[in-house]
Amino acid sequence: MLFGTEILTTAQMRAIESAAMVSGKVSGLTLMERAGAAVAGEIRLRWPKPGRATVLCGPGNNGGDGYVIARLLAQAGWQLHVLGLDNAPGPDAAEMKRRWRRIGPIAPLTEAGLRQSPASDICIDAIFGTGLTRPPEGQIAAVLRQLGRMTGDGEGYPCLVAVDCPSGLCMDSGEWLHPDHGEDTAPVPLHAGLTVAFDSPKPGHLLQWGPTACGKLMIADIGLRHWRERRADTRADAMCPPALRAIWPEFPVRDSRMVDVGSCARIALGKGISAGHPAGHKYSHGHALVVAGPAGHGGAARLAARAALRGGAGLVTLCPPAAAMAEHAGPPDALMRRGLDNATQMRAMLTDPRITALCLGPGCGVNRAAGLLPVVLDHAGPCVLDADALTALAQAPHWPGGLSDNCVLTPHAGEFARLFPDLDARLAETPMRGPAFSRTDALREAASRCGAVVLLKGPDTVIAAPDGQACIHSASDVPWLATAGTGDVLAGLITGFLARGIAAFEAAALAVLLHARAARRFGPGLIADDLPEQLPFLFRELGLDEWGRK
Ligand SMILES: NC(=O)C1=CN([C@@H]2O[C@H](COP(=O)(O)OP(=O)(O)OC[C@H]3O[C@@H](n4cnc5c(N)ncnc54)[C@H](OP(=O)(O)O)[C@@H]3O)[C@@H](O)[C@H]2O)[C@@H](O)CC1
Ligand SMILES: Nc1ncnc2c1ncn2[C@@H]1O[C@H](COP(=O)(O)OP(=O)(O)O)[C@@H](O)[C@H]1O
Ligand SMILES: [K+]
Repeated sequence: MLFGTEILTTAQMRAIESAAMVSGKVSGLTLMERAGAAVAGEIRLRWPKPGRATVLCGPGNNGGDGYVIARLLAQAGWQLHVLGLDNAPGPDAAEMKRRWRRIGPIAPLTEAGLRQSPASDICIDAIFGTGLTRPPEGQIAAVLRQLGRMTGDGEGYPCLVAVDCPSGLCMDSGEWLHPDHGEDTAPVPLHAGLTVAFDSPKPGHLLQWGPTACGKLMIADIGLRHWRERRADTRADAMCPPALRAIWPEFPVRDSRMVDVGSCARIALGKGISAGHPAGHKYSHGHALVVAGPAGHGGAARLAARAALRGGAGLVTLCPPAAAMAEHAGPPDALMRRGLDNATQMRAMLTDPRITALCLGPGCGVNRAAGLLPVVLDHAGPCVLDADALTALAQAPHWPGGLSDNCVLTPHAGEFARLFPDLDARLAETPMRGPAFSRTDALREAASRCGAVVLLKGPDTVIAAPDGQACIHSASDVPWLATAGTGDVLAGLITGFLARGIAAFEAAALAVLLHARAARRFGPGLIADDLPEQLPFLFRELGLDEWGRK
């Protein structure tokens, strides 16, 4: 898989951390010192003038990091107010707590203690990190609810800085863990301004509530790279499912893991059928068919077709029913049109070997999609099934069989629920313990069941392949992407890339990346029609004008 930075589950993170410590080359105390120093460093970068900080230290190693941060900020001239628990933490956290005690006092970490804390410029949440497996309870749960109230409406702390993650969030799923009793004990979501996570992002930073809870996410290198990469060499290890990756266009990582998206995309596009083809012509860039629906519903398919063209397919043919052809007379003139009334005609059309990808669903109508679907599946060529084709697929007798791994399904949440009602029901359950069932778990299971690449749309788009590869793309910074027709553009863009010969999983990942980038570049006010028009600029920005040349 080409795109993105590796995401680690909390179990993988723990395994890497303990492999590092078992090696004897680095101690837990050193890792904790580095973790605390990374957070203190990020704080001092943003607030160069020493201010006042409240530090909330929990019962485990996350709390240990909090004591390190308090010590380092105090040494830099900050005024500290530290709240902690009267428990016996592990040896490293206990040592960091002792070191802090030589500098300053620890007030009890209680709801009242938090409410009565002196005013400060930032509050540092070091209560729970990746070790949280059960919902916060009792006094700590009350503290977190109070913290949520103080940070949720902007009237409490000016800025909450989360250490590794906002406390109470399940880092494998991005869900807030709930105790199983009553409304008044339900968690109040935290809204950090800054989260400094260690070594690698975790799924929970990017899924569900993660992005809004984390605010700006920084990934700090704490010297575990050697053990992480060594583990990557021995993928047979049962603890390592195929890599989960994050695709992020503008991710603010200040370490060596920053992935050059441009070169990733160039490699993917270079793998297309145009690559190294000295006498390349339009057919060597692929020919995509986009099926359109009945008169009055043509816009969605036209959006998809335009995106396939802008994505670089050599030819794109729009196929409405013959009676609806007149509706498609307008631009773009580059688009070819051909009437398509029934499955027999489609079967004949697909005997042309120059057709290299197909898009079925946008604006198609469920009946028409259901009629054409068996031909598309028999053909077994690269295809995107979207919108009405997904509704038809969910009702098909062979479902979830009959698909191949060059097929991409692009459901939104509602379509996903129709296709995989049991997985949707599991996602909807109130998460009571970690690791909670996540969107990546659901997508991996979905892709493995149906044998196709599945892409679940949303502010956190998750893509999974039948072999277990998965990636997350977080677009929570471009909410204006949620506007009518943008999904059709995405389906068309994937189709264009498939037509060019890019493998399904990479085509989907590349399209999701460029789709969000296009929205980000255009800004608020975007309508779906604007998205394909951004692509030429994006290709140039990413150095993709060299595409097809290795
Ligand atoms: N990964 C890395 O490389 C490095 C990681 N480091 C840091 O360590 C952090 C992980 O530390 P950690 O495993 O100790 O778990 P942490 O998240 O602190 O706390 C969760 C624990 O609290 C406990 N608990 C107690 N009372 C509870 C209650 N009322 N409600 C709920 N739970 C309660 C509970 O224990 P339980 O009683 O369930 O056994 C649970 O296990 C990590 O995020 C990072 O900050 C760095 O220092 C070094 C490098
Ligand atoms: N809150 C959001 N923030 C960013 N992107 C979003 C958000 N909600 C949806 N999206 C994206 O917008 C697109 C909407 O697609 P879809 O639901 O199929 O709409 P349509 O059918 O109108 O085209 C998807 O690419 C999805 O990932
Ligand atoms: K935390």
